[in-house]
Amino acid sequence: MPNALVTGASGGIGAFYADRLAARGHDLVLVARSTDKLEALARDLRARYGIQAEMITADLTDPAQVVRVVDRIRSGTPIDILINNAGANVASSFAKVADAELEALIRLNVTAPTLLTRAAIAGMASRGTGAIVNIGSVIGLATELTSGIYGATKAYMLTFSQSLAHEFGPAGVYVQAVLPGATRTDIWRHSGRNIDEIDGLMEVDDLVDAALAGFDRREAVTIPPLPDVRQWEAFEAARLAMRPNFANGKPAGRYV
Ligand SMILES: NC(=O)C1=CN([C@@H]2O[C@H](COP(=O)(O)OP(=O)(O)OC[C@H]3O[C@@H](n4cnc5c(N)ncnc54)[C@H](OP(=O)(O)O)[C@@H]3O)[C@@H](O)[C@H]2O)C=CC1
Ligand SMILES: CC(=O)[C@H](N)C(=O)O
Repeated sequence: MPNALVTGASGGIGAFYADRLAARGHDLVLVARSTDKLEALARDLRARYGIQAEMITADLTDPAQVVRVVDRIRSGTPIDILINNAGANVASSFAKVADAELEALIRLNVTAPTLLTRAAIAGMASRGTGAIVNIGSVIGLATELTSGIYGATKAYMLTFSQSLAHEFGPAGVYVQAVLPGATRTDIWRHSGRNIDEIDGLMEVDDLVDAALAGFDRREAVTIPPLPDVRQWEAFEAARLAMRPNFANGKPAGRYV
């Protein structure tokens, strides 16, 4: 059974991914900062599902600690499924947030998944099989719904996934972007929001089970809360319809 590495496995969406993948028989590498929570989860999953569970305590905003995870991906038992889930938002508005907090958010939400993917994908391509799952957000499509760069980091997870799928799909690597809507996890408290004020919250087990249904269907983009998939398909079709019109040697008529 393929091995899976889940970042942000100590709670929220990542812990449910770990549970569901263990139930499917996958051995796991669990990554987060909270060693005690990872240990408790690993013990529980080993006992309930008889799988192997390694842990890496790492703060993915710290480049040196990201390297430790990269080294594990490159040198241990091959990772066949990478779930880039760890992520956060900030509590302050864009005008007030400290530069260091913004940089840390970009390192966690963008740089770490990029580097972990690069470490994993070459092996997957050479084995002709593997899967990368990138957890974005509907906010990546509706950036006006929140302040600051969170939406932009999540838009990256979508376009990064599409680019990887184009490049590595032919080599047998499946890439899925998952775009959750508001989901009942601690991310809201961590980013200074009162969860009781959030409308339309999805329960985390429903979110992860829907994302895995999309995974099993090999969907490129899975948007669990979107009732009518034709809306996403129309959006993609409109994007692709523009593509032939980008290769013009001169400005469009409206600019001259
Ligand atoms: N909940 C929601 O409404 C939505 C969430 N998402 C996305 O889902 C993903 C998971 O979020 P969710 O489960 O809700 O959030 P939680 O805050 O519940 O969990 C975040 C996980 O990431 C880990 N993490 C946070 N910071 C770091 C860090 N610096 N280094 C390593 N690990 C870290 C946390 O563990 P630890 O603290 O132990 O490090 C925890 O395991 C995120 O990418 C988020 O953007 C997308 C749309 C909606
Ligand atoms: C805005 C948020 O912080 C939320 N996690 C989301 O992606 O919807």
